[in-house]
Amino acid sequence: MTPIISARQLCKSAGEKMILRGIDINIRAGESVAVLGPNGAGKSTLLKILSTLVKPTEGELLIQGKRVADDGAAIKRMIGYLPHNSLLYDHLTAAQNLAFYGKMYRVPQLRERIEELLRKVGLYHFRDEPVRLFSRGMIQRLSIARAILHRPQILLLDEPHTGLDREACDLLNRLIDSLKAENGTIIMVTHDFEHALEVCERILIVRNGKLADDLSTGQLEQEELFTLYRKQVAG
Ligand SMILES: Nc1ncnc2c1ncn2[C@@H]1O[C@H](COP(=O)(O)OP(=O)(O)OP(=O)(O)O)[C@@H](O)[C@H]1O
Repeated sequence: MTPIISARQLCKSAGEKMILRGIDINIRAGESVAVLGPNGAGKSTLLKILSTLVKPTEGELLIQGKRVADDGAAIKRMIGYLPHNSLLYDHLTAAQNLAFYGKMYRVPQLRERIEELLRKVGLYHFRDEPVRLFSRGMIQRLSIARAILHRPQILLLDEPHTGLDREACDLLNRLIDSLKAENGTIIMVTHDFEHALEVCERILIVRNGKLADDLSTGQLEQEELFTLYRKQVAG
């Protein structure tokens, strides 16, 4: 079966700096994958490239067998991306932000979908407040709504639990579970090894711009996984 994500020899450089140095990955539809690794390893850069927002300097990315250059709009609609920076507009209200992205993704019955999501993430009563007045946790809640607005099949999450309170963490975990139940594909950058094991069936370890390990959580005991993880991440 064609992998939903297939990356060949992805490289990214910025000036003289090589951030990614030839990453190959195949991810099947329905897989949940954690990306772990030390600070500065290239995890967020990899996720940005998979989101199609950033182009690799070299290498090829295929989403469901298609090049982004060939069918960009359809591919973008398949992907939900929750990055570090929120991608929200400060001067727009919560509802206006979702309306902006909803139109871009041509979400059907947009008004109803926005209301449903604002209720889901607990921001319905703040729908007409500008985002510049939001706390970090509220921004993260709205960013989650933005990322799943168009019901993407692939969800890319960059340290998604950062800044969330307990209730919002539970909400996010429930969303991840429901996407998994619908055969959605999840790729999550995290520093939380235990949480990665809870949520994901596969762990990719990125180190110094390369894929240092590709582990299946079902095949190894937690102890063995942790030893491999520590070996790669600590030294
Ligand atoms: N646009 C850029 N220009 C120059 N250097 C960059 C750029 N983007 C990222 N880098 C550098 O590339 C390296 C990898 O960054 P990246 O954010 O992908 O790492 P990361 O593994 O996600 O790190 P962390 O765990 O700290 O979030 C870092 O040294 C970073 O400073």
